[in-house]
Parts: sequence; C-alpha cells; structure tokens
Amino acid sequence: MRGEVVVPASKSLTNRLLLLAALADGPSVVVNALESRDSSLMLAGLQRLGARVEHLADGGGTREPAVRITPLPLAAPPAAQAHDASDVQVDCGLAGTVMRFLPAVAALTGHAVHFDGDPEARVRPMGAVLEGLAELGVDVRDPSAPEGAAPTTLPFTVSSPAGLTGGEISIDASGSSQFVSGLLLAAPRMTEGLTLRHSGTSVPSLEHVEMTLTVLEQLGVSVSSPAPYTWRVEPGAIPAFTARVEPDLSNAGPFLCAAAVTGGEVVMRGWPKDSTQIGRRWTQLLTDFGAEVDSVEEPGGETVTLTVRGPERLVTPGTVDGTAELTPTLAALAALCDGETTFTSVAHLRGHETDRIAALVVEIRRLGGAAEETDDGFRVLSPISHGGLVHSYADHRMATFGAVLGLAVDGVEVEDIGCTAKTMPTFPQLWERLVP
Ligand SMILES: O=C(O)C1=C[C@@H](OP(=O)(O)O)[C@@H](O)[C@H](O)C1
Ligand SMILES: C=C(OP(=O)(O)O)C(=O)O
Repeated sequence: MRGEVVVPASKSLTNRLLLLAALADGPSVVVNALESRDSSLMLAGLQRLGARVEHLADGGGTREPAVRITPLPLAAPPAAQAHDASDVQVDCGLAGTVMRFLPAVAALTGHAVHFDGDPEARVRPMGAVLEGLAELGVDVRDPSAPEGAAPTTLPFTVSSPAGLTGGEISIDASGSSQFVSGLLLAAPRMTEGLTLRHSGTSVPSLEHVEMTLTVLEQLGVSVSSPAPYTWRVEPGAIPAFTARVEPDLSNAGPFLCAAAVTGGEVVMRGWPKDSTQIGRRWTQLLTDFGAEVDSVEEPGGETVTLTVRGPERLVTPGTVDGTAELTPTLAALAALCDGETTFTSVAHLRGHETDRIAALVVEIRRLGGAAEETDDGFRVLSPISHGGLVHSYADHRMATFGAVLGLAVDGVEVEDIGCTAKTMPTFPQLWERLVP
C-alpha cells in the first residue's frame, strides 16, 4: 500500500462544535464538518431541539463546505414557553456522542425529549449521565418501564421545564469519558455553571475530556480543574464563532497501519502538530510497532506532513496501554506480530459500538490466532494464520480492523464494510485508491 491519503474531518471535534454552535449566542459556522452518520444524527438531533441548520458550499470564503447553525431557543425560567413536546424525538443511531451529549442540551430547552437508537445502542451504558441530570433536577424516565425505575440505557425521556440551574454534582464516569463531556458541554448555559466530580477509580479516554475543555476554552468559556477528576465550567454566553475541524486522526489509523503491515508508505499532509485528538498518539504507537515515522513541518507551522513506512517485520511493544478508540486498529497490528501483546486499561471498550474486547478476541481466533480476554482488556498470544470472514458487529472500527488484516493475509473478507459510514462513509473508496 503506497500513496497519499486525505482523511475526512474528526467526528469528536465536529460533534462538539455543532453542539456548541447550537448553544452559542448567534449563528456560528463549522467549516469542514464531518459528513457521516454520527454527524448527521447530531445535526438532526439539534434541529429537533430547535436549532436551524444550513449547509454552505463555501464556509466564510475558505472554499470549503461548512454548516451554519442558528442556535436553539433555551428554556426561559420559569418555563413559560416549555410546551408539552412529547413528540420531540431524538434518534441516536449508534452514536455515543449523540446519546451522551444531547440529553443535557435537551434539558436546557425545557422540552420533554425522547431518546432512542439502534438495537446495538440500547445496551450502551448511559447511567452516569442520566444520574447526573437527575441530580440537577431533571426528570429522567423510561416511559415503558415500571414507575420509579431509573433508566440506565436507551430509550428514555428527559424533561426539565425550567431548564438547568447547574451547581455541583458527582458521577461515576469510569464507564465512558462521554459522561463527563456530555455534562460539561452544556454547562456554560446552566445558570450557575457546573462543578462535576468523578467518584470512581479512573476516567477512560481522558484525552476526550481534555478535548472538551480545550474546545470550550477556545470558544471563550471559562473552565478549570480545581482537583484531580474535578472540572468546573463557568456560566456565560458562548460568543458566535467560526471554527474549522481537523482531520480525524483516529480514522487516519487504518491507513497508516496499511503502510505498517505491508512494508509500504503512506503520506498524510495537514497533520495537526498540536491536536487534542487521541489519534495524535499514532506517531509513537506506530514507532513502537517497528514502523518508521517522519514528520516535516508545513508552511504556517501548525501542521506537518506525516510519512509512515512499514518495516520488514512488525515488532510487538509487549504492552499497549489506554488506547481507547484506537485499540481495534492496534489489535490488527498485534494480530500480525509474532510475540505477545497485552492491551491494558481498556475495559470500557465493552460499552462501545459492540463489546470490542469480546469481538476482537473472537475474530482473531476465527482467523487462526490466539487471544484471550483479561480483566481490563485482552491479550494477543499468537498471530492469525489464515483468511476468513471478519464480522463487523455494526462497528466501524471492527470493519477497519478486518481491512488492515486483509492486507497481510490472503482470503480475509470483511462483512458489512458499509458500517464505516458511522464516521467515514468514504472509507471503501479511500482504501481502494491505496491498493496498487
Ligand atoms: O467524546 C468523544 O468524542 C469520544 C469519547 C470516547 O468515548 P469513551 O470514553 O466511551 O471511550 C471515544 O471512544 C469515542 O469514540 C469518542
Ligand atoms: C467508541 C466510538 O464511538 P462513539 O462516539 O459512538 O462512542 C468510536 O468511534 O470508536
């Protein structure tokens, strides 16, 4: 695999910026927003909550497509305009950022809003974010459950006729960093702002919480972390803004790994030098697996051209720690190494699009490799030895895991490559272009 790749925009940054545009104090423009299932669901959800969405061919003279959002109306306490909006429905699909980020925004509008999603989404953990909202006075219920039973998964309805006052709450976010981000993103529009404390052992994917805080700060919101695992967002207007979205560095992973597993070379221009995305870790991770990574600064100084060259034989780093959403792609590298690789601090992957720990172990074994689950992750013991059908489980990263394996082993077929549309609808075309 040899060539140059331009990956689409970041899902995580797109969905944060779209949401914050809907809470800003005037129309805002998100340039180079991702177009994918997750971002479409975010836009549709924000529209349901009252935001206006316009697609622009040229975002503010940059000749790049953009989305202009006119903010949604917030509840005016006392909630004179809050109507009985039992017909406001938000479809979350399988998007964690929609199911975890929009309930607090829904509460700010004063409407009763019903959330549901794909069958696979109905098992993804939601408890902590819903408990947090309940602590803030929001009525959270599953209309089909017995009276009094607090929902911990989709579907559910949130309703807070007077909007959100905010204050100080504590939740256990050990299941997902999105529980923290989902409450902090809405916090500037809570009348008292929000102090949020995490009460469990550790928060996974902490890079994503840092991304939330940085984006808020870049948009003029005052944020702080007064103690470990405690965050404070001050109340206030979010000035209307224009922001451009970086390329998705997590989705860059399969392409960079394509070079790594084939002894090829893949070039990416416009790689941000200073990103909040967890995908910034690829340069070190690929080096750890034996690839050669070069970066050359581009004019302007904010981006580099990244070149990844694959080694003759991959080497295992032994342990790979806390790699969150990068893990399925890294598991493909591990499944092509002779030595053992142990993935640690990724227990929360069981609550992703599918139980990724179980899925990765099953699929590696299906192709003749040896792998086992551990308490906080999994271990790849020996490489895959033959082809077969890799199951996707509706999970874009399981599909791209299979695609990377198929470059190194004959006869690998990936079921439902279309599920990559969750964050990268152009994956099949971009992939084909790299094949010699
Ligand atoms: O905030 C975000 O944009 C995300 C946070 C992470 O969630 P978890 O903390 O559940 O891993 C990550 O895996 C997900 O793809 C995107
Ligand atoms: C975990 C992921 O997605 P979500 O935003 O749906 O949680 C992911 O993209 O790997």
